Amino acid sequence: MDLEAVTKHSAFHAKPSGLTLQYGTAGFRTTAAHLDHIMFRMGLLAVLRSKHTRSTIGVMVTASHNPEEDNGVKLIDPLGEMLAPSWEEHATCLANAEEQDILRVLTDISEKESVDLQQDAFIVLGRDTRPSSEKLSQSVIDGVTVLGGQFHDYSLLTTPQLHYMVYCRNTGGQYGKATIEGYCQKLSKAFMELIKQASCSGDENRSVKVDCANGIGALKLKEMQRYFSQGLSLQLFNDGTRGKLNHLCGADFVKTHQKLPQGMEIKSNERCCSFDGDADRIVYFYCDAGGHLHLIDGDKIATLVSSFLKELLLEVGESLNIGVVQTAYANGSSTRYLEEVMKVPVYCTKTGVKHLHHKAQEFDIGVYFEANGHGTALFSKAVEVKIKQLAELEDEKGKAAKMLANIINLFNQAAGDAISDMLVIEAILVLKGLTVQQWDALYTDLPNRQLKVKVADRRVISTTDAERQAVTPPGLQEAINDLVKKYKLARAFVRPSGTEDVVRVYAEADSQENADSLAYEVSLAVYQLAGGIGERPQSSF
Ligand SMILES: CC(=O)N[C@H]1[C@@H](OP(=O)(O)O)O[C@H](CO)[C@@H](O)[C@@H]1O
Ligand SMILES: [Mg+2]
Repeated sequence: MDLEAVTKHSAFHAKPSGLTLQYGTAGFRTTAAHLDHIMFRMGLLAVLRSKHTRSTIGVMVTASHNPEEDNGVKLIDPLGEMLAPSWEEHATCLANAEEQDILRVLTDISEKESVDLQQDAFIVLGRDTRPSSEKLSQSVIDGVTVLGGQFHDYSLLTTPQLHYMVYCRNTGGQYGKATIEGYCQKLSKAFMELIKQASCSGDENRSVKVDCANGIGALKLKEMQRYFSQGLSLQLFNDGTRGKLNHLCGADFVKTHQKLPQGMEIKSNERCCSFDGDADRIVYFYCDAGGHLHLIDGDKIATLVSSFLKELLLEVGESLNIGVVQTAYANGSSTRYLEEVMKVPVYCTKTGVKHLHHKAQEFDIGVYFEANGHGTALFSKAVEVKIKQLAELEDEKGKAAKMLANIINLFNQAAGDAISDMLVIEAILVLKGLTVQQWDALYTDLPNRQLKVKVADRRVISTTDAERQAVTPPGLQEAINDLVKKYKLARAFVRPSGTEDVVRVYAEADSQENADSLAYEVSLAVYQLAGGIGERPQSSF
């Protein structure tokens, strides 16, 4: 380590004094103006992580669905997964070190993790379309080079595309080619082969309207469209040429506000979907003849995917175990449907995709989706090998195995990916001859409401049972239990957000009015028992 150079360059990226940030659910995220030092330091840390794992490490500059003025950064581990928890702690330590302590913290991390400093380091970078992203990724590069790391800057990429690149590079190209072309080819080939297998093509002119949240998804879909245009035509909206990123549009907006995105012309019953700002989430929706929005969220995507996979497994005749992983935000109707009708085991983990991803890896086939539309399906290596063998057969079994093999190739195995998920969903709808309305009708969501409450210190709330029960502050869980008892089919929980300085409240009940009212009452309980600040929660949304 050229300590002098590190000190010198670090001074160009000085930390605003008093600012402390934490590596949260999705890395660091805050207003872009406060992130320069974080970027430089994450460049440094990525080099240490790369030396430690002797692998390529990814650094993605994005704040996903958050406002355009924000930004963020996260590190991607060797197999395209989220950074290991012990290194999240190192990231937080390094981010908050005062200027004079930087070298000591770097040395501490290297010693604690026995990093061989002589080892080569290679970093790949990607960024979203935010105005601040280009300059911030230059600061990451500054950190990488000052520690002697080599790098490749992919510049504009969706978050899951960078996860894909990292995975490809660390598996010697076995997973695919680590280029945009490689990504487009791999996914489109699998998609085109899948829809070729459809017995009835159903809707002849297959098209879907995509709300791109004015983000990177628009650029990447435009780039990719020609690869699969014979199988699916896309109409892109909110493509960034006019509107602001994530403003009144995008998957997060549609899901949390349960409203149609602006900037889209929609006729009744047309199949539409929304990506979020970095294209790792997707939700579907349509408007019925009465102008009523029907939201098809991550839970319904997981249901469609897992029922399709279960059917294919039956045809293939393999008894492989399949599991669905959700979080506490999963709609109660979806869990009931999966367990009672589909007879698929369902598991609940803490919020944040790393928890779901990790759990899904325990199964031969693990399907995971957060209700907000982030998810994918994971297939164990053994399953992949077995299915590829069976796909060689020239009978019905072989046909089903071929479908499965293509589905395996179409799903991004490194991270939830809006483009890949969209292609999977479109293929399943063709193969099963389903309309979006029939898909939606699988079960009816329980009405629900999500709210945020501001408190002085959200850490006063601690939870257990995959965040479904509050342990502290005392009395809060009892208060929630009493409120829930007043309503039918009701459920409610609270947890501190990992990405915003708020406490999130979730409630569901037999009617929208009751879900709203329960959410409001729980918000009041949080405000009173967990140190609410500012205006008291309001009963109208
Ligand atoms: C209720 C909700 O949607 N929470 C989101 C949000 O986390 P919070 O910890 O709730 O702020 O951002 C995460 C990162 O994008 C995502 O994984 C998660 O699902
Ligand atoms: Mg995102």
